[in-house]
Amino acid sequence: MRTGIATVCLSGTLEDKLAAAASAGFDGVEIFENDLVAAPWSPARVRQHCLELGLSVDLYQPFRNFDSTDRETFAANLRRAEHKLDLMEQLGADTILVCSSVAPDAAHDDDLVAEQLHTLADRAAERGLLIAYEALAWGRYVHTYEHSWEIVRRADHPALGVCLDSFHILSLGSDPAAIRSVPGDKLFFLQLADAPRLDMDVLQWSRHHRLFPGQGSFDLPGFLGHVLAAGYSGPLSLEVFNDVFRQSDPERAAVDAMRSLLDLQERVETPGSAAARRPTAPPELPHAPELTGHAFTELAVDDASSGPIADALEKLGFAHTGRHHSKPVQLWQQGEARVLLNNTTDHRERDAVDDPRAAVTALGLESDDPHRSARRAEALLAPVLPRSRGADEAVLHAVAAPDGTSVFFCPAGEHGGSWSADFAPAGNAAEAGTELTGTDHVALTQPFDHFDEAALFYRSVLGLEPETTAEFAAPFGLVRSRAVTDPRRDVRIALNVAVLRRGEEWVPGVPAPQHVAFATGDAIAAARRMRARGAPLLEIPDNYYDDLDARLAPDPELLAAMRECSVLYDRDEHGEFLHFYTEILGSRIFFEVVQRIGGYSGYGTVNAPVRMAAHRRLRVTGSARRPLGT
Ligand SMILES: O=C(O)c1ccc(O)c(O)c1
Ligand SMILES: [Mg+2]
Repeated sequence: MRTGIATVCLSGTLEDKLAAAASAGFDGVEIFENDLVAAPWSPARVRQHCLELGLSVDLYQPFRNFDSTDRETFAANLRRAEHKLDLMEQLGADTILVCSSVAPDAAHDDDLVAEQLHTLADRAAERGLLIAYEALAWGRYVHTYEHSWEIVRRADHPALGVCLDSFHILSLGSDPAAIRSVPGDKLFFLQLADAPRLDMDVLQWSRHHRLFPGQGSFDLPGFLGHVLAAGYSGPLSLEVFNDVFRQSDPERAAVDAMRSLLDLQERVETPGSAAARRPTAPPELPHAPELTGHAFTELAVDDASSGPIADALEKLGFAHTGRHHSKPVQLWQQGEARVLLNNTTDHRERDAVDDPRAAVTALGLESDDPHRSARRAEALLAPVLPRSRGADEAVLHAVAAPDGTSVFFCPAGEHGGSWSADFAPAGNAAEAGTELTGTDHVALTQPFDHFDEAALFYRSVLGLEPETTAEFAAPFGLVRSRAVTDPRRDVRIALNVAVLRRGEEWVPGVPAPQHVAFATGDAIAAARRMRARGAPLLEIPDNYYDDLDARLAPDPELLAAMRECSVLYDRDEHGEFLHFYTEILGSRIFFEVVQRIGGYSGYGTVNAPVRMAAHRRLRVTGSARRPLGT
């Protein structure tokens, strides 16, 4: 289907927005009036420019507060509208969006609104133009799509139809199934937007928090299924008012937007007909292979951090089992948990740094079909990464996630798959401990501007499902957290972001902190053994255990053991969670060890503020210069 994007979704001037929309591959745009008014180009010049960029002008919008109980006001509104119709002829836009009135003088009688829109439709028809009438969720008299359709039905004019906007419909909880009863040729335009579920004023929700499809909580595949079943054949056009996107790089936001439409077309559901489940899927989009586990996590280290991190891994029971054939990369392993320490990155060359630096730079994920994973990523506009490698080394497909982390698609298989053949044996695998069985999750703090983009990236490119978003008050501000996982929960990635500021960047371009969580079958035993080996485990204050006792009343013996070992605890309706942390290593990285009992599906988020305060306390005692933020 044709794709479109409203200029209001993107940051910058009209010129920036059009260039970004075209380069992301959109077929058309909705031109927002304010963008045109502020542009130095005449409408005819804008039309010409769009033509050169290969963009059609699918909609001119919005025209506000058209109908009126006051005859004189109505006459003035009609005159104002005619000016815009004239402008549209120059702009090459054939449809104008008229939204339901929010003014105190709005008509409050279906027949009067219908009559006034009929008059406008006559004027539009004289010019060969169309009017798409949209119910704003906060309209004074008309705020549901059912009501806008009733008025359009009464007006009964061939140049008048409805504009459906998924936000207005789904935010109010209207039943989208009834869209099927609107004749397809009366659906003049479709605006798509997702949003998080927020309990707030609907106008504020709409103007600040809309998201691209797949980033929020609305059922857009179901919604679009109804619209297509009704016979809508116009463009799928995005209209997303979002404070973050409005200030982000427009080229990048446009790619994110296009990815959301490719993903939506793949997911669209046409209920009642299994065969027609994906009528609009772009044929070139290979479906997402299953991901079956974390093959490895790669950390970039420098000369100052590699020692302490290797030492910590050893005390956690990892053995140094491999040395890369051609690069200064070490493989450390325990059970199915694998960590690569890569000392080739150039950030150590940057200006003299006292702090030892380390960062998660790559996730190795096991894919059923790494080639297809890479082709899908490419089709979804993910940046495919070149990989410099020696002659006999495994070909690994990799793409860049929005925070710059490389995601490698590794063949599933014994001993971590073919990539491990790039490593010559080193040390002695038999020296590894037996406490850790694998990697449970990797937690990455995201750049502020790219949190929602990241959720959609992992969802669409990797086929992971985002879980519900949680927010918690951390010692140094509000943190938002959302995990993505596969249906079997073999791969888990936790995305965090500091909501009200941009966070600290200790390695340029990478916000802190990040951590890798390893799985164990017995957290208490693991903590005891690791502590005995001298692992730098994080101390948790007594107050935490007193509160835990009051809240959840764990078995007293278990509580005493957790208190002794600084193991934290959580419980959900499926099971229990025991976990503990290391101190921060190399200024921004730490490790976690987790034990899931039963079907506990969370991440112990309730304990995160306690962990953060403990890390911060160590920073203060360790070095007074270090920045706030963890
Ligand atoms: O917030 C608004 O004013 C506004 C304008 C035009 C739209 O299509 C819309 O959905 C909202
Ligand atoms: Mg709209």
